[in-house]
Amino acid sequence: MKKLQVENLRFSIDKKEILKGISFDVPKGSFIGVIGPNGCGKSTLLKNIYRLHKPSSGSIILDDKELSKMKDKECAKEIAVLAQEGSSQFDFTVEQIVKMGRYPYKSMFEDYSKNDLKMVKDMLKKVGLDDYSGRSFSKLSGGEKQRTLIARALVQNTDFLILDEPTNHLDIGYQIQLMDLVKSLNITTLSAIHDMNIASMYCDYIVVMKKGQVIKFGTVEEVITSEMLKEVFGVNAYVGINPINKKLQVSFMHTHEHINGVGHDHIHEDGFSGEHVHYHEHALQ
Ligand SMILES: Nc1ncnc2c1ncn2[C@@H]1O[C@H](COP(=O)(O)OP(=O)(O)OP(=O)(O)O)[C@@H](O)[C@H]1O
Repeated sequence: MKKLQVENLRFSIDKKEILKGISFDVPKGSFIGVIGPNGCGKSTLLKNIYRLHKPSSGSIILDDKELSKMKDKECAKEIAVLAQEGSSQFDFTVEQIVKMGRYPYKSMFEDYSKNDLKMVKDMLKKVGLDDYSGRSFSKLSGGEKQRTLIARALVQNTDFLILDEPTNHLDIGYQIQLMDLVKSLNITTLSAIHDMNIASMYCDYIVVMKKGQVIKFGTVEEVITSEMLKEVFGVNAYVGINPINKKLQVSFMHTHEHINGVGHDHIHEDGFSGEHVHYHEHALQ
């Protein structure tokens, strides 16, 4: 069953077309990663889906409803967003920020219920910020801010989650903790991800973007290949399997790698594998 359908989505700013006819489906309950080089349009795609931008053409359908026709509050009950951090003129405490996630469920002037406050408290604990509720958001570290914002998105209690580089600023321990937490909720998730190993561990499907277009869509195994990493990011990589969890793992290499130290047994950027001599002394070291 489809949770989200993006069909021929186009989006331009100042006459420059940034999204050039994007189409893909998000199956219900799946975790979809969006990968691609800087500036390829990942955030712009997500912003069109969470309605910060209005598509120039095409359609975005959530649960058989045209997204553009939904009211703001109705939409906030359906989609929670962890955006890339923007600056705010106002300062709030951590608890105030997380409580904002409950706003779609409140009518005007209605105060937060005991249940709202318990959800906020429990979520702060889950993201390791239980002692931070009274702290000023603006004075937190990048990682603490990111954990506050994911807590706000999660108390919104939606069936669909959009994450724009969720592991930004997080140390590896919190990266795994945040991704485990999101994954454990089993809600449909669409996430821009830079780290290929994180994408491999958590994604059911991956959308690969390049220059405003989707150039590949498929499972981790179908998509994360050394050919794709070369074509899309211009890097050499070894793609193997972690023997313990059987997940695909990526390890990057210089453009010119020597397998056995020096001499002729090494990898070339262009795939050349014949014997030859290095005249450049530096290349032999
Ligand atoms: N408000 C804007 N005005 C003008 N150009 C914009 C605007 N927002 C994005 N762009 C341009 O659109 C392109 C796509 O940007 P976007 O932020 O979507 O890329 P991204 O894939 O998320 O990149 P990154 O990996 O660096 O976060 C870039 O060339 C960017 O400069």
